[in-house]
Amino acid sequence: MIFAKWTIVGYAINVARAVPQVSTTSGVLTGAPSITLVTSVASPTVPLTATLPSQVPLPPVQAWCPSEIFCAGALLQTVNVAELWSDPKTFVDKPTNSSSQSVLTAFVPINSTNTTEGAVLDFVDSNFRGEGLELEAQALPNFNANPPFLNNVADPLLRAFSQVVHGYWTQLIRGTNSSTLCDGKTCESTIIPLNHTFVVPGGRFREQYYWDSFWIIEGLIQSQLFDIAKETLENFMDEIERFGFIPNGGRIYYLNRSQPPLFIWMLSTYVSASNDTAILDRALPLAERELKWWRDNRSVNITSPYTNKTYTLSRFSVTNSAPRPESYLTDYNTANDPTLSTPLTESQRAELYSELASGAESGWDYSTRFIALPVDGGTNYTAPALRSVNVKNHVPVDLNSILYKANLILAEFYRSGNHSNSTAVSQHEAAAANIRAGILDLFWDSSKLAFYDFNLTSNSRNNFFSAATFYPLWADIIPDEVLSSSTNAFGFFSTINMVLRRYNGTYPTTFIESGLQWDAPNAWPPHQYIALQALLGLPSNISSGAIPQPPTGQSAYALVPSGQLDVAENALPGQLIANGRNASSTGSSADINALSGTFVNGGNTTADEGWRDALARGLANRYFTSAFCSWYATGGSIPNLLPRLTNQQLNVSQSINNTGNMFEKFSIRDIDSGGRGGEYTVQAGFGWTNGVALWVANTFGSQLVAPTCPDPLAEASVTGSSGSTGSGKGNGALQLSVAPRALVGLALLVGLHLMVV
Ligand SMILES: OC[C@H]1O[C@H](O[C@H]2O[C@H](CO)[C@@H](O)[C@H](O)[C@H]2O)[C@H](O)[C@@H](O)[C@@H]1O
Repeated sequence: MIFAKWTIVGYAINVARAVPQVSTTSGVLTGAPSITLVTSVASPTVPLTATLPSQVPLPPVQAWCPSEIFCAGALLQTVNVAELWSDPKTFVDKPTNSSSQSVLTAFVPINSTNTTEGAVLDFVDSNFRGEGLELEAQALPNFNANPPFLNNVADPLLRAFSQVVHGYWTQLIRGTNSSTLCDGKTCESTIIPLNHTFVVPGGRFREQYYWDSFWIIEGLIQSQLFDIAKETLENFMDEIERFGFIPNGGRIYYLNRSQPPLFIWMLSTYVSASNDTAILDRALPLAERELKWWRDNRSVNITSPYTNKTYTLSRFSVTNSAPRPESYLTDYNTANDPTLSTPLTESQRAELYSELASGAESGWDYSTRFIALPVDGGTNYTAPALRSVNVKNHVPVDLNSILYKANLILAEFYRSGNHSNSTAVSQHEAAAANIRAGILDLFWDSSKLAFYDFNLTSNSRNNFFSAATFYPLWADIIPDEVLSSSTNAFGFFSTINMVLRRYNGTYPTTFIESGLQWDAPNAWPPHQYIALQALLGLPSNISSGAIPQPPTGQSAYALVPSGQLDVAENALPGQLIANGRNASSTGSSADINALSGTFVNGGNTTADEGWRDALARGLANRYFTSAFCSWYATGGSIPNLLPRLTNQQLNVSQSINNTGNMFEKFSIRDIDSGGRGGEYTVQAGFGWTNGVALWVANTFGSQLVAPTCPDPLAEASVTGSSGSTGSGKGNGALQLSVAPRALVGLALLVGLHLMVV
């Protein structure tokens, strides 16, 4: 048994860098803050003398990603199977320390079947530098420590917390480091150099991201950092000029795909807030070019099985036949799963890689939403396997809602002023009208009162319910059935009411628990914002009554229109209560947070409040509570207002050395933890979390009430957690396990054996 020697032996790879210190004047940050660069966590645990596991044949070279170091090829595959780090993104974010050619020359002796772990480690140590070194922190000379929106927050503790969050921009501002800029002669890097300052999400996400920037700009506007919002847009414009589209993120391994196209929306947010219409001279032609890219590369004509009308709609669909470089080993293991009785063929593997990249383009990487088998319409889910991810055959309601509104925004820009152009107005209005009609025909189910994706394989609407249902209303498409009846309108939003009553945490992406990060229990900041905006867009004449009450003996689940969720009440995610038990899964006692007429921790009611405003108040408070309590549980404190938890309490989330995390995602059932699952551990920072928090602070400030956060020690005694990663608390979230490499190797051996036989 050759794999018996794979025993637990740790080794560390340390990359540290001297960083500039923060200088302050009257408490206002003026100097460039430090960036924590040591993110390389050595993967467990093989002896340095061990030879690498055998590898499957290399995928084809990808024309869109020609680097022989960082894109699909022998070097990337070899470094990945060596598993030097738990996160495959670490390697592709490391610039080389010499020319590409000399690195490739150094790789020649490594590229053999009996290469050892130690040889790969030495090769990487000698030829690569710290991840993210091509970027540097930037100062914010115009930073105002007291932006006016803070006055909207009535509660003193939450006002102070909002100011802390506002201050986090100073930690997330980056520019390209011109002194380490790689040119292929001195070094090579995956960074796409940007000419302007930008905001990164944080953690492993060291570069500018496309759709994250929408919520980042929402926050920057509250913080009056208009210049940074503008620079973010300038970077996107440069990218459209250079590539014809906006890539997923600012690295070359993202160049085969985009992300939900919110550039025109961001432009509109920025212009409305700043009145800087001069930007439109450059932006409008580039916005046109971006829309054309989506039309040329992502659109599909669909004839409705319901009305026989034909629409031009769009989907996420990426040309790709290799593992994603930033998730190389994850995709490699998915495609070469040793438990498969019949290994995938080369063309099946290529198709899977294309689907995985398309999932990343959707921004929802990954969700059971896109894993539904072609004809099942969303029912009978088995444990989802990324191998059956099926993004390209879904025409998604969120993407098309975004493109609808993008056309309307452009039409509005062309209606008057310097850019007045009646032909362009008509063209964009016509495009928007076609998309709107398609959305209402193909995605809207008037009996279930929800929007669903359209499945091209089954040529029918899916049944899978998700937070995507809120996107059309966010984009100002309100179906007649909703507009004409308060009962229907409440039915559309009834899952928000259900979540507020039944769960401790905030609104999830789906109600299916799969281990994928865009499924339950995770609740993502963009969706809280979108659901809130959808609620706020509802006319008050259909939303002014009180929140309906469930029939006696039943829970708020009974108020959800029949079939909307496609999940039985007793199959919903559980909510842990005292003594390590879940709350009742059915009946009135399932609503553990219900009060008479409203819900626990819902904040300050407003005069004559109808159900729309009550739900919005509740959701806004739930989101703010999640952000605040998870930050507090991981070491957050505010001088003279909020003392830090004790070390014993902080130890529950392994946060003794921490000062409070703003997590990238939260949980439906926990208000003091980050989310979990997916292919990387939960990240902190975090661009869109902060952006949504600042927007909520500004919009709902008078209704926000400081929560009583749970005591981590009391919680740990309930869940049995002792600071281990198993609790999903703090940084210690669960990771989807990848196929152990010993098993991949074993499968290869079995395959080889069969070939020989
Ligand atoms: O490395 C794995 C994937 O990570 C990114 O996706 C996640 O983070 C992004 C940044 O916050 C976010 O925009 C996305 O919605 C998240 O799922 C990246 O965008 C993927 O392309 C990448 O493969």
